[in-house]
Amino acid sequence: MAITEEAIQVQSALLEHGLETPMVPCGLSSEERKSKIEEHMKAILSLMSLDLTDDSLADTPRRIAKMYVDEIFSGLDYQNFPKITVIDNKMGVDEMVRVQDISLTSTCEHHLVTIDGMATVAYLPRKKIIGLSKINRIVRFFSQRPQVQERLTQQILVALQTLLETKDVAVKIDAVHYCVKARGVMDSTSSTTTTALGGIFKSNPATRAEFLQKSR
Ligand SMILES: Nc1nc2c(ncn2[C@@H]2O[C@H](COP(=O)(O)OP(=O)(O)OP(=O)(O)O)[C@@H](O)[C@H]2O)c(=O)[nH]1
Ligand SMILES: [Zn+2]
Repeated sequence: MAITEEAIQVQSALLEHGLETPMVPCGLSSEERKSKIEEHMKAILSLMSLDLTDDSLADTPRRIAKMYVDEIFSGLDYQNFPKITVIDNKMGVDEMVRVQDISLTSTCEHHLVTIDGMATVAYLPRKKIIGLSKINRIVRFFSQRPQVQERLTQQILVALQTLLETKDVAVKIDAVHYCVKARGVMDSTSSTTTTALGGIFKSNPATRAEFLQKSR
């Protein structure tokens, strides 16, 4: 599977901004990676005294390997970057486009447990307009990586700025971290909000306020 031109542009922009997820390519195919991860998961689960001959547990190492490579960490591979539909803004739309309550599930890179949240994304159309579902898909792509919420927020911002050829993009994420809720400090009520504001969303208080205000 080839990496699209859009994915290459987004990756270069993230590297340029120092916002790329720290990665060292391992040079293996996804099937090779799954086989190796499966073997390592067997060792980990055995070290936790689990009986991998039990019929319920027997396939768990393979399931985890598939889940990591094909699902929850699939966003580490730019071959999985969504197909993007961007069109020229021929109709001259110049008011804010804002998508709220985008459901987001990611994984905390410190403990590899769930981050459960919602994103709101907005932009002011300039030269380009993007297919709405592509905004959700970009949120999902970067969520499917081990993350810290701040970096996830910034990666979505820079990806959209690059694809839309404008700085006028804003991203907000509200999320519950299971590393805070289900272990460690065990706080079951707190949530974290992060915002990344570009262009006019940063410089103009009215635009910022319009973005941050929740509708409905
Ligand atoms: N800034 C930021 N911190 C995060 C995020 N997710 C988890 N963390 C924090 O990363 C920190 C890791 O701290 P450590 O002291 O190394 O880990 P720990 O001993 O397990 O910490 P506790 O969670 O306090 O038990 C913790 O404070 C986490 O709450 C995130 O998205 N952004
Ligand atoms: Zn954590």
